[in-house]
Amino acid sequence: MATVIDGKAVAQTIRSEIADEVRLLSQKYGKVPGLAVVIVGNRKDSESYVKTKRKACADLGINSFDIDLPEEVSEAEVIRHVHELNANPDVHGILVQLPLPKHINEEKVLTEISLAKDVDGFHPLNIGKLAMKGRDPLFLPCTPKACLELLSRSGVSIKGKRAVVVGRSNIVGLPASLLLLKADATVTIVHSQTSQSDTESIIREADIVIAAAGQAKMIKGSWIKPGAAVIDVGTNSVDDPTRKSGYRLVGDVDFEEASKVAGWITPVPGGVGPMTVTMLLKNTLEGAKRNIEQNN
Ligand SMILES: NC(=O)C1=CN([C@@H]2O[C@H](COP(=O)(O)OP(=O)(O)OC[C@H]3O[C@@H](n4cnc5c(N)ncnc54)[C@H](OP(=O)(O)O)[C@@H]3O)[C@@H](O)[C@H]2O)C=CC1
Ligand SMILES: Nc1nc(=O)c2c([nH]1)NC[C@@H]1CN(c3ccc(C(=O)N[C@@H](CCC(=O)O)C(=O)O)cc3)C=[N+]21
Repeated sequence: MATVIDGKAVAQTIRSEIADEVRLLSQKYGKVPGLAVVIVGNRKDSESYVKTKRKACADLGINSFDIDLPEEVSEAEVIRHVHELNANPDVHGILVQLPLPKHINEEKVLTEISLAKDVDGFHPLNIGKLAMKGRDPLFLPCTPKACLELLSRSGVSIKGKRAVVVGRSNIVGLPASLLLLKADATVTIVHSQTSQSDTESIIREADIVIAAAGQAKMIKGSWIKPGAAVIDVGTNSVDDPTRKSGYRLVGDVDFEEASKVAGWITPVPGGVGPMTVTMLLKNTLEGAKRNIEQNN
């Protein structure tokens, strides 16, 4: 049976370390880190993630700045808010919740975020640096960073291992594969245009699987190499009439099957999700430390 990686517990440990550092910063400089979250429209999932982030900030003594904009807001107006946050000395991190409505060009908005405040690591220049040998972005994207942190805290080494990333999105799959590559894994990426038989056979050979396709339980236990480390990023809501809410969250991996074969596996919920939020808080703390120490 696989070791189940308790993301929630690891996240709690790191959060208490962050809270200590926030206190120190506040004692030494009389300043606390600030995170601004820009949310456009009222997608239910986005609202729920943003609520989680705001609560986590409050728990750790990090200031949060909420910019809630209506669905019809113009691109120029969103950018105006980003500029205002860039100029605000109390804001050390800026997160623009994705996806944005179709009439707004995401890349244009993300490009306007000050590099020093890009705690999501989504600015094209930060992604470019992530892709370059010998260069490092100021901030690593939170979800991929969460995946690697869970591997390292579980004692799973990456160097020389065969890793597969399922999915190639800008926010998870692509940066996760770049991070694994930088950590010296041999990386294969599979996506929606990969044939089913290739997807299965490539996953079967992988020592490390990062699943980020957004397809409930698509990865079967029989595809997992015995002893492999399986990091399940997928957060898919499926109907569940036995729940009060009427739904429950499942990953991209069939947990019941895969946990019988894998060496390590993360659950959904309680795996990558809480760690993603923690990495965001950690990036905000780092941004604040750099900024505050520079100005004192
Ligand atoms: N726990 C966390 O912290 C986070 C969880 N998530 C979750 O992770 C999942 C992925 O998110 P995100 O990257 O934003 O999603 P996207 O929909 O942007 O990307 C999904 C990717 O998976 C690929 N894909 C789709 N179907 C298949 C398939 N059958 N086989 C292989 N690849 C496939 C797509 O290929 P193509 O490029 O060809 O379209 C695409 O690259 C979602 O469930 C999301 O909710 C996301 C962010 C953070
Ligand atoms: N600019 C931007 N940055 C992001 O980091 C970003 C984004 N946009 N858009 C959407 C995705 C999704 N995402 C999640 C964060 C936390 C959980 C999380 O905490 N999940 C809990 C469950 C939460 C619940 O119960 O609803 C868990 O897995 O245990 C999930 C998903 C960040 N994203």
